[in-house]
Amino acid sequence: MATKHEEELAKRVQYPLDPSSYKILDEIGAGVSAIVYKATCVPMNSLVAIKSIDLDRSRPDFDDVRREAKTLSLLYHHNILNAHCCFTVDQRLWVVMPFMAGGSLQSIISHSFSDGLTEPCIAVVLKETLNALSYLHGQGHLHRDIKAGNILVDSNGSVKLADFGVSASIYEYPNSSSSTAAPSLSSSSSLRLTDVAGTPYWMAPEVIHSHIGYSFKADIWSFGITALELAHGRPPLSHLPPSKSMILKITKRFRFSDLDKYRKGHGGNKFSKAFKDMVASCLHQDPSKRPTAEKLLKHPFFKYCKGSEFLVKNVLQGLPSVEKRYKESKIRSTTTPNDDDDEDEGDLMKQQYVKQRRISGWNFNEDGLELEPVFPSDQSRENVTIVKEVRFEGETVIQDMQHGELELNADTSSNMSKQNTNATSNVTIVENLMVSSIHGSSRVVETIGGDQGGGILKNKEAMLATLNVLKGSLEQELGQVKLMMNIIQGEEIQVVDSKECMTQEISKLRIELESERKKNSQLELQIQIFNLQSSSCVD
Ligand SMILES: Nc1ncnc2c1ncn2[C@@H]1O[C@H](COP(=O)(O)OP(=O)(O)OP(=O)(O)O)[C@@H](O)[C@H]1O
Repeated sequence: MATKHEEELAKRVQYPLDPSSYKILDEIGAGVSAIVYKATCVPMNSLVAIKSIDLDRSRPDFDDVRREAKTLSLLYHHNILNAHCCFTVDQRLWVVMPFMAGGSLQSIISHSFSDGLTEPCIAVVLKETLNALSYLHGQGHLHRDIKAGNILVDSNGSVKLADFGVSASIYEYPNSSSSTAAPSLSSSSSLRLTDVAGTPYWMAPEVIHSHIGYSFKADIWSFGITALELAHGRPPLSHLPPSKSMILKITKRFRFSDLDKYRKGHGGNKFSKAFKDMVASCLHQDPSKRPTAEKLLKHPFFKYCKGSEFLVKNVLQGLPSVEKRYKESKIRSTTTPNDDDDEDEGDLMKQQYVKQRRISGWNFNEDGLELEPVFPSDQSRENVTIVKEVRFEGETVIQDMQHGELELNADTSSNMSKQNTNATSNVTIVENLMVSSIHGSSRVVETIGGDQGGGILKNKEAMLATLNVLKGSLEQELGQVKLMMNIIQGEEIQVVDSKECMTQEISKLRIELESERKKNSQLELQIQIFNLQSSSCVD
């Protein structure tokens, strides 16, 4: 006998698989390689949203797209947005899905609630999202990209979780130790994924530090961050470039106690104890201490939760349509005044700005870890000064990349004995220095501040402390890599059948080890550079 789930799947209507059956009405959103349109499905006479993904520009993401389609075709829940169908149109993949007239919660808050939603509204959105998560985890899936940008709302106030581009099923990961067992929430501690996926500000520390493995509880962390995003209009640490916020979490410096400080700077104690407690439980550094989605649903914060009509009345009423909001955000981004005198740099900055504005859901450039998402209302970038160039002995050592991020020219930096800053009108006071620790990037990310003189001296101690924490963390990783290599090499004789597999593993670890070494020497180099800088300041 067919289960209810199978019946629901069988009831699905087949949408046409040719583009001529759809009439594009408007553009309603855009990501890095996708544009979302509002359209009509002519034969069905129904409104749809079409996500058109440029396959040329997103070839590395193609697996994600396939995974998203596969994941969605097997799931059925009223809080999950299923695609109607997908097919290719020239170089693009069209994903046809139900049109959710309110758009994403991110687009709603960035347009009309830049200081965040009220608690009763947050409770409705989060409860519906939790229903979806609880179902998803029960089916053995992680979403891995929970954030307001992926929570959509319809005109009747119904809330759905979308965007399964980076979601993962334990069945697809042979490495996960519970891949043969029936997935359940109680098995969450044994399921371990290791690839970095998601969007930085929402990522759990164990996802960022992915070699230790992560599980369903990573979604719970992101859920907690999403709660803060809905409450404040932006996620914590989003004033920092993504790479820096990652490092802060990796070094475990972002704790829930930081949240209180963060809150004090953002409107004081306006939240209930139940809300704070619920968020705190999601943001435990230790994943095993975070509640399951099922348990969270029973949290007192959701006890008196209102229904979807409450969202209609308090959030959707008076809200411009998703297409209008999108158009307005585009206009705002292209008309943002550019104060920079330098025309080329101005153009570049403007492009970056537009690029950021066009990014929905807080995407970032994985290669460079460069982009800092900006809400339309967030015009101020006061604490950021742009460094054009730092030269030493006629060679460019540091060159401006974009807002607050600098790149060290590796070839010349080793020759550097004394830095000579060509700071022009801009100021080059380094407050903090971070080395990106994912994907072996050798970039140096700096936050630069505003005063001209003794900043380096003043901040030297803090900077060295930060660098030492990072160095310690990298050394720890190096130790773990070495240990794993020893274990694998030691077991090689006993496990003859898996020899090839182990050889691959070892070469992977070697690459990782090499990259850690590079990062370590980069850090040491930076410590030296700044020691030199500070001593030259004293001189
Ligand atoms: N089914 C839908 N109905 C209505 N609006 C939608 C729908 N899907 C997406 N949108 C709108 O389009 C915007 C961009 O969506 P989309 O999720 O495709 O971007 P993206 O490139 O995938 O970004 P990310 O990868 O960060 O999620 C959303 O913020 C939302 O407002």
